[in-house]
Amino acid sequence: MIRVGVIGTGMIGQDHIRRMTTVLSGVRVTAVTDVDARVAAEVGGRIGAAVHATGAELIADPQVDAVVVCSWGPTHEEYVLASITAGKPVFCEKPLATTQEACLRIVEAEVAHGNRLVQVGYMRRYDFAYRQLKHALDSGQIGAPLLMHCAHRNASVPGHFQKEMSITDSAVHEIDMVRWMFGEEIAAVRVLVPRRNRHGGDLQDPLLLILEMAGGVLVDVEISVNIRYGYDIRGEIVGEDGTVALGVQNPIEVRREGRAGLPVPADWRERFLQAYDVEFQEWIHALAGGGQPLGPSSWDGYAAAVASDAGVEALRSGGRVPVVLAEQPKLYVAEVPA
Ligand SMILES: NC(=O)C1=CN([C@@H]2O[C@H](COP(=O)(O)OP(=O)(O)OC[C@H]3O[C@@H](n4cnc5c(N)ncnc54)[C@H](O)[C@@H]3O)[C@@H](O)[C@H]2O)C=CC1
Ligand SMILES: O=C1[C@@H](O)[C@H](O)[C@@H](O)[C@H](O)[C@H]1O
Repeated sequence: MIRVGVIGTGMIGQDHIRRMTTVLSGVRVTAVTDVDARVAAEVGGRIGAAVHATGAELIADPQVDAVVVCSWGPTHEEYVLASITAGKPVFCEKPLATTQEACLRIVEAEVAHGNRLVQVGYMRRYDFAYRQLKHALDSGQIGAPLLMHCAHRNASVPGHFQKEMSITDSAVHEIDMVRWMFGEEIAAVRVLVPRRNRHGGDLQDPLLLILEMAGGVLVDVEISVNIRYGYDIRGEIVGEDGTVALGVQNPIEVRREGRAGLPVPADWRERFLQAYDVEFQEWIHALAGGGQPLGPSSWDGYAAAVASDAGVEALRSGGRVPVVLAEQPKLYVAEVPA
């Protein structure tokens, strides 16, 4: 039984606590903390977990074998580094940290520790449909890939959402996904800025990213964060011999008043429900018996941060921005990006 402490009991923290408490096996949430002490007490009380005043206290708790970080991005570096110092495995929600320099500090700390402790929450690698897409590609069903078309549409975003966040918070999932899908790095990023959606107020929405893969595949990613009708994630790969696309995800079709319709998920919790379950179950399974995490590593978190920084720079300059990574430490060589 892996005893987990959760830092940050907001939206995704509570969702991960629910799955670790009511869905998955081999895990128990023994401690929680949040800067909002009221929400931490409420969540901890509901599941009978210890409620700590700080993340540092939670990481030091002997009843915590592994840490799950679900607090805001700027706090991730501190908690991931403290977990590495304590020698405890840490699952960190994306982004690994909010700057590439901070991600590199985490990589260096983990390398100094000597074995993998960190996994980053890039859950699309665990989604059944994305795994099927990758299988179709890897088994040669559509021949050599040439292009990929992606759309990442959120119904709405909170008022504090800035245009850069369409890249650093949302497109970063496609950035990680394409590295994994094509098994190679992103070489350069461009960002095109279309007419502004009036539903987004002053926010520049949508954006169109062009990711150049190292082997020449071009990926376009539409990021819309005020699409209103629901949460819609699309992907289609064009190959020399055919195409393969994510299919319709809905388990039901509703027929009424002369129409047949497919419900659209409200948000990421619904669309990626099973992906998060598999992601956490595989993480727990890997840790059981003292093993290392096998999912997206701190190197993947760093590489995603460098590409997303390049996207932010491309948005600012309007130009093509190359993605330049540091030398990859041996600790990660065998697994990037499998
Ligand atoms: N993998 C995925 O699909 C998703 C990942 N995320 C990521 O999860 C993280 C949290 O996002 P949400 O749950 O949507 O945000 P949220 O705002 O609902 O929850 C974050 C919680 O962290 C707490 N917090 C902030 N600073 C803290 C600190 N220093 N120590 C302890 N607690 C602190 C806040 O009080 C809040 O309760 C973000 O990094 C976000 O990018 C969020 C949604 C989906
Ligand atoms: O990570 C997530 C959110 O933080 C982000 O804001 C959304 O755009 C993503 O779709 C979701 O998966």
